[in-house]
Amino acid sequence: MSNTQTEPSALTVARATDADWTEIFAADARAFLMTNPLSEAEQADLRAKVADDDVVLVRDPDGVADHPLVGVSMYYRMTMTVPGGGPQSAAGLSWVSVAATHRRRGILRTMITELFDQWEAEKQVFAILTATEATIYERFGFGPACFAQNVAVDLTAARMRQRADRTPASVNYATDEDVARLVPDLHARWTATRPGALTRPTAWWGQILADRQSRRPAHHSGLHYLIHADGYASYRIDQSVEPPRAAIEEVVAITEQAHTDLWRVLVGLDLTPRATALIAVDDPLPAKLTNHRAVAVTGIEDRMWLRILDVPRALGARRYSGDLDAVIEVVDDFRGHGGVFDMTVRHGGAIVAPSSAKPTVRLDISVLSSMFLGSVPARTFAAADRLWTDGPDTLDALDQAFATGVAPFAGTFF
Ligand SMILES: CC(=O)SCCNC(=O)CCNC(=O)[C@H](O)C(C)(C)COP(=O)(O)OP(=O)(O)OC[C@H]1O[C@@H](n2cnc3c(N)ncnc32)[C@H](O)[C@@H]1OP(=O)(O)O
Repeated sequence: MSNTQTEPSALTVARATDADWTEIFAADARAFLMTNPLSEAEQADLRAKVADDDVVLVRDPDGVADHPLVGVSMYYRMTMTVPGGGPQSAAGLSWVSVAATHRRRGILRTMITELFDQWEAEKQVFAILTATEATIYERFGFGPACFAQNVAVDLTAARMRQRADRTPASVNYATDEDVARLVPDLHARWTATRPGALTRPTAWWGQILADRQSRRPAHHSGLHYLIHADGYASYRIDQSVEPPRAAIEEVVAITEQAHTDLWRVLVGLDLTPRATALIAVDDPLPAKLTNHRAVAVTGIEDRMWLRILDVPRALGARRYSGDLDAVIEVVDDFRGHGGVFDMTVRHGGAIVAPSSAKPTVRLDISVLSSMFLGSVPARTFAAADRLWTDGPDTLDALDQAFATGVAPFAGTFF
């Protein structure tokens, strides 16, 4: 994967070296419309998270400027929880940008092809990303696989229901030292409880805990942390509105009790009539309040996209909620790694192998990737004519098998 010539444009594709980073930061600042380029501390944060060999660069030898950098893509080596199956490695595509002078000439496709070559050589099973636009990545086999809901909580109306048989466990504000000591471990414990949850390596925590002024939204305070034995919450005070509101960044609860206890403190914040938060689509907060209308859903976002790179290994990695006997035809126009597979599920485990039998299910790899973590049921894609089955019984069995007890939630945007 050293310097190669791409035909017919003669653009060069290479991996990053130390000398490239000033240009990388300038190119990404332009592409992502940053008003301020990343500070030196933020540049160091990013470089701690990615190896130079995992950064693909495209240059134009024929530019007016000397070999201008016209394309950047990189990926993080991440870990994602699959339903019932624990953590799995995933290649986290990020910071993808093409110079405005060179768009729609196939540079994104060139960079993604280069990365797929690498991931397949490394025998990676999953690629993931967070997307700026919803219409770019399906052609490469990605499907939206984790959704989350934006909520506005009316703190003047929100009261937790009291349960006489429960004594609230203690929740405290934490010092910076407590946060550094306790929060990464609490987050790691939480990732085991949710499909789609992304583990944060040590290098990621440095940036999160630093809570640099330059990374805060305008007119927002630093993070306040609330700590519980089985979870934590963090929020800022958003002074861009009058009266100020609480912008809740995270409520990470390993147990239902921790969720209740943390939210009891959050809905009790005085002097701010409103809080905003991004929560899982099955978050039980409204049901825990005396007035469920205090929580208004203001939007649903796709937070993480998934791409299955190896169908048998991916399907074999998770647990299932019902028996299944299906012959699945997967279409993979981008990489040609689809095919027909026998899929048998018993006692929650799947055996998946190439097959020459007549398919009973047909779907695109992007649809299978969207279904994989349990966020979109098969019947939704069948209704949209994007999944075919040989009859309603197969569709029901597919739906039952892929269903998960809890909705997937990635928890980390990258
Ligand atoms: C994972 C992440 O990092 S998400 C961040 C993505 N980056 C950004 O949004 C930064 C600003 N935008 C850009 O830098 C560029 O416009 C990019 C990266 C989105 C696209 O780069 P380009 O080199 O222009 O894309 P390229 O020409 O390779 O197009 C590949 C395919 O995607 C399609 N495509 C490209 N951009 C878009 C778009 N914004 N919306 C819909 N389709 C798109 C093209 O039509 C093409 O389709 P085809 O090959 O099936 O005919």
